[in-house]
This record gives sequence, C-alpha cells and structure tokens, in this order.
Amino acid sequence: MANVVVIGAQWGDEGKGKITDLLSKSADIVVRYQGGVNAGHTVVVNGQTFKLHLIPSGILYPDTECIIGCGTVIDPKVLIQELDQLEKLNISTAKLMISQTAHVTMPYHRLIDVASEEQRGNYKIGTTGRGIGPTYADKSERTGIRMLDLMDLEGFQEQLEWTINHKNVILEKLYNLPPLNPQDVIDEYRVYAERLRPHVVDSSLKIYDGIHTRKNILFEGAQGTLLDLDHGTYPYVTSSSPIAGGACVGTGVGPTAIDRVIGVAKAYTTRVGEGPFPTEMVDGIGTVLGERGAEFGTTTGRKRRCGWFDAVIGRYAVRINGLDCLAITKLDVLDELEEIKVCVAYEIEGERCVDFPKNSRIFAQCKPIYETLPGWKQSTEDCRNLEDLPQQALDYLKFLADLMAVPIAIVSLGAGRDQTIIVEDPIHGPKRGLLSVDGTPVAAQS
Ligand SMILES: Nc1nc2c(ncn2[C@@H]2O[C@H](COP(=O)(O)OP(=O)(O)OP(=O)(O)O)[C@@H](O)[C@H]2O)c(=O)[nH]1
Ligand SMILES: O=P(O)(O)OC[C@H]1O[C@@H](n2cnc3c(O)ncnc32)[C@H](O)[C@@H]1O
Ligand SMILES: N[C@@H](CC(=O)O)C(=O)O
Ligand SMILES: [Mg+2]
Repeated sequence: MANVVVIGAQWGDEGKGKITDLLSKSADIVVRYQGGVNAGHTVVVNGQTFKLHLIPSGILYPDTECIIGCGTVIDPKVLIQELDQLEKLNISTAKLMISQTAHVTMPYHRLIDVASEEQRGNYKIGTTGRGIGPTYADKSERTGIRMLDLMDLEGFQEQLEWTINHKNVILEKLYNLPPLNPQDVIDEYRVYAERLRPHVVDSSLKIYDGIHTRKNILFEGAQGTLLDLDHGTYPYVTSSSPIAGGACVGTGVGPTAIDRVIGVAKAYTTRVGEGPFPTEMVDGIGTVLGERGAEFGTTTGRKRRCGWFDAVIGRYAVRINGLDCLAITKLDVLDELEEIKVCVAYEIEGERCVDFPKNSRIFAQCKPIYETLPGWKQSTEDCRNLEDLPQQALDYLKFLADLMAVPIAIVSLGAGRDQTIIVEDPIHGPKRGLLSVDGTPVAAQS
C-alpha cells in the first residue's frame, strides 16, 4: 500500500491527467487537492478523449473513489456540466465526493478576474478568467462561501445578500460593471446545491479512514511547480499550491502519511499565460513543438508557448517537491528533430547560475546555456519497452535523469493510456527522499 502524490514539474499541462489515469489502476482513492476549473486534464482511453477540469482523473475506473479536496475551489456550474458529460458517456460518478470545506466560485469571482486582468493592461497575469484568484482571495480574506454554506440554504441567502452587496460596490465603482441581483444568484446556486448535495462529505475524514484501512491513495496535482503561489514565478502564478506539500494542506492529511512523490515533466517545456520563460522559442522549433504537441489550452484553447527542456527548473522541482522519480511525457513530439537542446544553466549578468532565481525580473533576464544532443529522427510512438527506443532517445532520457539526479520511472510516447513505457514501478520503487549515509536510496518499505 502506498499514498502517492503526482505533481507537475514545470508550468502545468505536463500530462498529469494521463499519468494519474494510468496509476489509478492501482489506486482505491484519487484526490484533487488544489486549483479549480482552470485545470484541464486530458485522458485518452481507447481513442476516446475525456477533458476533466475538477473531477479527479481516476473517475474512469468504476471502483475507484474520487474526492475533490478542501484545497480546491469549486465552480458548481462547470462541475455539473462535467458530471453530465461523464454520465452521458456511461461513466459512473456515484463515487465522487466533494469536500464540504472547499470554497465556491461565484459569478462575481469570474467577473472580477476578467475585469482586473483588463485593468492590469501590460501587467496582466494571463489568467484563465475562471475566477480562481478572486475565489482564493475571498478565502484568505474570510469572506468566501464554502460548500457547507451552499448546502445550508437559509444561511446561504443571508450570507450572499451581504456578500453581493459588498461585491457590487467593487463591480460598479472599480470596474464600471453593472451590479448583480442577489436573488438571481441565490436562485441559480440553489439549483446547483441540490444537484451536488449527495456528493458533499467531510473529505479529510474519508481520506483518514482510507489511510487506516490501508487503501492506496493518489493525490493529483493540477498546474505545476513554477505556477505555485509561494514557490513559482510570482506574480505570474496561480493562487494555490500545486507542489507536493499542497497535497497535505489541500486534503487535511498529515505529511507522515505520504509515501512517495512523482513529478511529471514534458520532454520539452510549455507555458500558457504571461511571465518569463527562458527557453521559449517564439517561432521555428517552438512552432514545430506546438504543432506536433497540439499545444493548445485544454480549458481556454489558448496557444501554449513552447521551448526546450529546462533542467534548472527541473532540478528546482525535484528539490521543492522532494521527488522520488519522474514521468517524462511527450517524448514522441521530439521524434523528427535533427538535434535537441537542453538548458543546463543560466547566464545572469555574465555569471553562470545553476539555481532558479526567485525574482521574476531577474528570471526574465536569464539566458539559457544549452547542451545539444543528437535527435533520433524516427517514430517512438509504438515503443513499449526501453529496448525499443532508439539509442539517441535513451541517451536523451539518461541525460535528463543525470541532470536532475532523479530516476525516470515512466516514459510517455503518445496521449493513449497504452502509449507508455514503465521503467520501474513508480509506486513501490525505492524512496529517494530517504538516502543511506553512502547516498544510495533506502529500499521501499512494504
Ligand atoms: N503526443 C503526446 N501527447 C501526450 C502525451 N501525454 C499526454 N499527452 C497530451 O498532452 C496534453 C497534456 O495536457 P493536459 O491534459 O492539459 O495536462 P495536465 O498536466 O493534465 O494539465 P493541467 O493540470 O491543466 O496542468 C493532453 O492533450 C494529453 O492528451 C504524450 O506522451 N505524447
Ligand atoms: O489560475 P489562473 O489565475 O486562472 O491563472 C494564473 C496563471 O496560471 C496559468 N494556469 C492556470 N491553470 C493552468 C493549467 O491548468 N495549466 C497551465 N497553466 C495554467 C494561467 O495560464 C496563468 O498563467
Ligand atoms: N488548463 C489550461 C490552461 C488553459 O487552458 O489556458 C491548459 O490546459 O492549457
Ligand atoms: Mg492542462
């Protein structure tokens, strides 16, 4: 039995949806711990594509319980659309549970997100416009509405009348927008409350029970390490904690219950939204990667920015998340390239730097220092074992693993569940966080 966290090691969209779905085969419970409908997790099974925003990527397994944890923010309208879509495809959602203390995204959150981005002009973040930042801001400001408030219709009416009148001042005076009618919002959200009521639970208790009955629990991150509010490229970040530590805060599980952390990274890098990105290539190979990798946002459809693999942020992700192993995705996207570059360090004001600088203005000035490796110029899509890979592809993977000092447990070569090489058991393999005095990993405990 093992409790495993799956995180994004870059700026999101690394393919966590695919990897979580794959690992869910051996999980009893899959939990989302942060973010909201900004996330877009794509799972492809037998040629059918599922795009999940809030529902954990374990939902395609009928016996797996799925929990939307307290660290997430819930837009009930989008969640209900997602439930409807899955049910239409005969995927059962009966085992979906929603934390009663997760915060609810309201119409004013979406309006404020979009209006504030407009007002920021050149200083915009490039958000998904889904109201994520304003929902988390209300949570911190202690004016948020939680799922349990939505379930208590009388209290909800009272709380919302006050809140909407307060938000209307902001909408009208700061953003020059028409006010919201409290009763319209109350009527709309009452319908959502009834639809979601059967799913709302004390989720930290459910997870605790799962741990005590020795169930396998997967914690599914959304976005990525460099979008983390505390550890990412602030202010160009999301408003939650996508890093592994966020799994404890966003579910109410103590850190001693976590056995292993898996980082998911693309074989190159993408970023969607504003903010510095040292290895970005706006045209040429950047365009090739974008086209071959179909790099368009799963949520907004925005074009993702593309660049070479950046081992400086890779090493940073290993450190910040305490990674035990990596899943490298989208290796197939590099199949046709003559040569492949990897950023091994940055040059900042003439100095070589191997650590991620926390100041976004300095990060924006970093010039990547590259090493160039030969490409393999053949398809890897049908490879199912390491031995099937061309030597240059193996060398590329080894180069990445050595640079980041962490082993690669999974290699993904296509969107499909089966287009995967399992190099070592990512769940029961050695726990790298624990090293013997001689630096070798301590064997996994059963
Ligand atoms: N070609 C190729 N596509 C892949 C591979 N693995 C995943 N994909 C696709 O790559 C995209 C990954 O993006 P997302 O589904 O947004 O990734 P995510 O990490 O779940 O998303 P966020 O939580 O929103 O950050 C999806 O379209 C996947 O179907 C792979 O190995 N090769
Ligand atoms: O989270 P918001 O405030 O909408 O956007 C902030 C910042 O984060 C980027 N982002 C948000 N969700 C995702 C995601 O699921 N994958 C990749 N990037 C994401 C967004 O583009 C902004 O840059
Ligand atoms: N979740 C997102 C962000 C977006 O859609 O803009 C993505 O998949 O790229
Ligand atoms: Mg995505």
